[in-house]
Amino acid sequence: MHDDILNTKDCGVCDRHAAENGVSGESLMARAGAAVAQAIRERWAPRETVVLCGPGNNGGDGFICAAALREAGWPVRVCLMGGQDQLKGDAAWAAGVWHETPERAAPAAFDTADLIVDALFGAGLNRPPEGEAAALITAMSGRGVPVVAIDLPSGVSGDLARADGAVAAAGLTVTFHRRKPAHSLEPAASLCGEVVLADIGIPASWRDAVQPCARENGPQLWFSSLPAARAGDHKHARGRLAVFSGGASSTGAARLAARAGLRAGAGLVTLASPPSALMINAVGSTAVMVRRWTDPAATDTLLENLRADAAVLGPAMGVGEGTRESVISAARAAAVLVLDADALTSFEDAPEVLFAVLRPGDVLTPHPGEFRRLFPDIAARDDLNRIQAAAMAAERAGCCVLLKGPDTVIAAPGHLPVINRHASPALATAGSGDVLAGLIGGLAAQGVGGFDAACAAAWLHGDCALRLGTGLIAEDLADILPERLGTLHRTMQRQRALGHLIAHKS
Ligand SMILES: NC(=O)C1=CN([C@@H]2O[C@H](COP(=O)(O)OP(=O)(O)OC[C@H]3O[C@@H](n4cnc5c(N)ncnc54)[C@H](O)[C@@H]3O)[C@@H](O)[C@H]2O)[C@@H](O)CC1
Ligand SMILES: [K+]
Repeated sequence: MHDDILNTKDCGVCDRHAAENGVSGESLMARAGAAVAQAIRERWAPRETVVLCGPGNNGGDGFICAAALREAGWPVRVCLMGGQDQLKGDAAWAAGVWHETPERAAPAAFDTADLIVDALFGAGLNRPPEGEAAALITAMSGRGVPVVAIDLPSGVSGDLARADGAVAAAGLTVTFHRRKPAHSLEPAASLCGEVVLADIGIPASWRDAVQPCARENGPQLWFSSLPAARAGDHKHARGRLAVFSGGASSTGAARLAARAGLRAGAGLVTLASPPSALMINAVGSTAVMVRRWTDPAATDTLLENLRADAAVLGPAMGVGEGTRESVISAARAAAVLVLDADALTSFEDAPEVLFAVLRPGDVLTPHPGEFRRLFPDIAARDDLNRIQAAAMAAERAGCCVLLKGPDTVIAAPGHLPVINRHASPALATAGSGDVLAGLIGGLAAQGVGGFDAACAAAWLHGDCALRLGTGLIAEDLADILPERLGTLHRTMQRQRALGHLIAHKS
């Protein structure tokens, strides 16, 4: 599956695996360079092009790309950082394919370029670019013409997904075999621009050699675990969700979550309301039920009385002892817990108290600030990317952690982490996180496992936002969910039918 993400070391293992199975490095490089030239020709008409090659195999790809563009009639120049006599292995071979002597790279080389191919460093970057390399990258960036990065924009760490020194943002990045973390995680993903993934002929048996480090989110991962409404279902059979409200002046967040839970298909959704909020919630909710909730220490009893399958705690509940007590009590009930916002921040001073009561099916949904409060040591480590940080946090918490962002990461013990990029910047609006918590709760109430519920909810949440576009408000998200779920079901049915047809014909 092409949604797998491999770290750079394992990409290298795949290359060696190819060599051990009769596919030479030269052949991989020939296909890689040709794929870059092809992607360029599909997007631009011939124009003055400068290919900046570095001292390693990324530079080798650059030579092949330059030769392919020249062959297609493009005006191409190649500049090399370092001496040609220092090129080794496949890169030395690729320089031979170019035939001509490359120019010595200098910032002025880009002065007349209308397109720049960045083949300076790829997966082999081992330190932030300085001196000559940094000057070349800055000059590339300053020229103001499209930059096409081979594998990665030079200066971006493929695994850490960031640039600690100079980097030229690319309009297009062509990478090979499988994506690396930098193609999916911010801030690197935005520096890559459009990402094209090219097949360079690595044998399918690469899966015996390495494990992906993550996957891109998509319905194929969780669609089959979604509940299918059956004729004869009654509301109690479709799962019961409880959402806990804040006091009189903080009820909106819980109502948003409750509505989302209902839209996600939970048969019965109850807003547990402190006395001060009871009337407001009752007036503001129709299909959602309202229940009086007075004693944080007896939250478990309320959940048992409601026979709740899942509970959402946190949105606008208030930070402090009351919320802490409610969460600890709730964890004694059978319901799956979805904890967001104040239910997380309330444990800032003693996160281990929270982790001690969580169960594997529970879900935490921190944004980066809340993540820092619960996992300060993990968040402070600059040698981890967001996939590794979320995975480590999930191991420590003993449950699913959904780390929010434009590149939301969902991790849980025993699961390969998932990155959700099916989302829109329009989601940066008040209440959108409450809706996400409600969606997870609504799916969990119907028996979807915590990890699958989090992955599905993140994707559906993003799907609603993409459909609504700029100007969406949180209220809109849940209300468009039935339409988006309908479209998803039809798409998946079509894909399944097509799959059967192909299997039948072959
Ligand atoms: N068989 C393979 O291994 C394949 C590799 N491919 C390409 O090869 C690339 C990886 O090649 P390499 O491992 O040779 O690595 P790179 O070509 O990315 O860079 C390594 C070279 O750059 C130098 N370097 C690293 N960081 C530097 C810095 N900050 N300042 C100055 N010099 C620095 C290193 O000393 C080394 O000489 C991939 O990104 C991809 O483009 C593709 O051709 C596909 C097949
Ligand atoms: K590059």
